[in-house]
Amino acid sequence: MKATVEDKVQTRIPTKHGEFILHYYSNSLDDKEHVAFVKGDVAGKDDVPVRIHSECFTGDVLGSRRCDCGEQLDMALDMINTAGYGVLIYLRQEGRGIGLLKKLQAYNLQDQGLDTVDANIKLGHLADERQYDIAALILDNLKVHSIELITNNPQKIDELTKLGVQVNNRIAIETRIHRDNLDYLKTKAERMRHMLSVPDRS
Ligand SMILES: Nc1nc2c(ncn2[C@@H]2O[C@H](COP(=O)(O)OP(=O)(O)OP(=O)(O)O)[C@@H](O)[C@H]2O)c(=O)[nH]1
Ligand SMILES: [Zn+2]
Repeated sequence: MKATVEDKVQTRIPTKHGEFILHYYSNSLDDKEHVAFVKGDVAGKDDVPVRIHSECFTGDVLGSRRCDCGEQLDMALDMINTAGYGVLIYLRQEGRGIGLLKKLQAYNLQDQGLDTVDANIKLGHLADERQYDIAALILDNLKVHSIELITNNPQKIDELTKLGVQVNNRIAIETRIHRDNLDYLKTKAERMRHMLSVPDRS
């Protein structure tokens, strides 16, 4: 059966990054609360700036410096606000799809010396278990014609393209590098092919 999403409610949210319309989606694939944060008129438009952000409770809400998620969320909303139109899809796939409990266990393994990829594998998971079907369906529901994807992750572009999303361009989203995220970003560049310029650890 073909997967579906349904736009259940739309509401106006003024933020420090400007005003957006929040769309709440239900879907036929899982019971998570996926949402889209939409700026301006995107229906029928080409080259719409789009950020597909995966939930990171520690980074997005607590301001953790172990990862770049919180800062990327702020930067993406600023970029979309400045462009005057665009979409941020917030997918509830915490911890690259392994969930919060496993991500926190992975952090403890990282503190014992494993990197972000090997910690996931040690816990019996893939390095990245995310899926983008729901994001593709949401973009289709919003009638977005083609996008410029705000990401450093080439795999995200490949997966969306396979799902029929027309990605015309990539917009880089590089955050500040500091002591707490250097190894993490380095591993993303070296082992997950993220397009990041990270200095050597030395
Ligand atoms: N399993 C695991 N998940 C993590 C870790 N650090 C961040 N995450 C999760 O990773 C997801 C964000 O993915 P990232 O790899 O940071 O970035 P991305 O979305 O692939 O790429 P960008 O579009 O460039 O940001 C969120 O769901 C975070 O909760 C970690 O060390 N282990
Ligand atoms: Zn994070």
